[in-house]
Amino acid sequence: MTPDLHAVADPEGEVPAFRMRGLSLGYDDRTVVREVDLDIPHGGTTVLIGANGCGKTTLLKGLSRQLRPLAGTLEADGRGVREWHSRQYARSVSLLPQSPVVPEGLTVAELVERGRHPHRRWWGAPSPDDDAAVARAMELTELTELAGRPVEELSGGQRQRVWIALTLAQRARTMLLDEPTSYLDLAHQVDLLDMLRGLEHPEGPRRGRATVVAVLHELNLAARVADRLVAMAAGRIVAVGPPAEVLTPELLAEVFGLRADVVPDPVGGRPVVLPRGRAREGAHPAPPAVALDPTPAAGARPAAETVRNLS
Ligand SMILES: Nc1ncnc2c1ncn2[C@@H]1O[C@H](COP(=O)(O)OP(=O)(O)OP(=O)(O)O)[C@@H](O)[C@H]1O
Repeated sequence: MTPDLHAVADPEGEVPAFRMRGLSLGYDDRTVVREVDLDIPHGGTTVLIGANGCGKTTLLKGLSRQLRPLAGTLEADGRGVREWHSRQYARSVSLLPQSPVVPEGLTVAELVERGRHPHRRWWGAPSPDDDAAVARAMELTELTELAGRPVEELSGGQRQRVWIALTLAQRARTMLLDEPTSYLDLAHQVDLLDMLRGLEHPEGPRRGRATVVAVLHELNLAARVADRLVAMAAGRIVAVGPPAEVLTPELLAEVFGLRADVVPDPVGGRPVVLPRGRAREGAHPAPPAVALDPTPAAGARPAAETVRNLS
């Protein structure tokens, strides 16, 4: 499947939020993301999907300037990412990393307030704008009641909401979110993704919607929230477009090695993925039995017999 760059080109020919041409990224001498040509337009939600280890996080690290391009070009708002002053870039682009480390001894409000650092002079006290941004971010993530609690005492899902609040408080026009739904229960996942879908540009609604680039593993939630999906495999882009065009059984087999049916959601028509098994296997009415000890003890029933009895 060839990438359809036109599917992500800005409709009015505006400068995109990110423009990648021949972009390769990696670690030391190891190339992970390979020769990516992709425009991510301003406004709306772009979701990166792909199997474990295919390079989604590495691509986000490139967009957030944590990794330098090994080859090719990467522009943000029409300027090479290395041409930006780091403080200016932090005001424009925020990142929610995959597994952030919680600093010790901070309350929820204190950690969320760190999202304001790119906007503050280092010696200055928080301004009324900072306070308002922190309060609004905690409100949107239902953390107001927990504002004074030490972060290390919170549950995994509550902590994840604190990191999301910090990212929101930064009020960047582009948010990069690496698996933002981790640790969240299903209701909070839906709340978060619906909030992101409706999020306005930080300078107000006349500028349209904020730009969100997220990595999500749950394909049905990705289909629900995404304006466009970007599917990756082995460091390359293999498909780009609206969820109904990208999420096909053929793509799921190619990208995930998954055999799946895809049906339209009766409400709204977005695609719903129904996994059936691994693409390389034949049709299994039930998953095969799995022995933890592959050499059964004398007298124990062999795994194969268990499988037959199950079927
Ligand atoms: N700091 C690092 N140093 C060396 N290799 C790395 C580093 N981080 C990631 N990699 C490698 O780069 C490849 C892509 O990793 P990456 O985290 O981008 O994948 P991913 O698509 O986000 O995966 P997942 O869905 O599991 O989070 C993997 O093979 C991984 O081992």
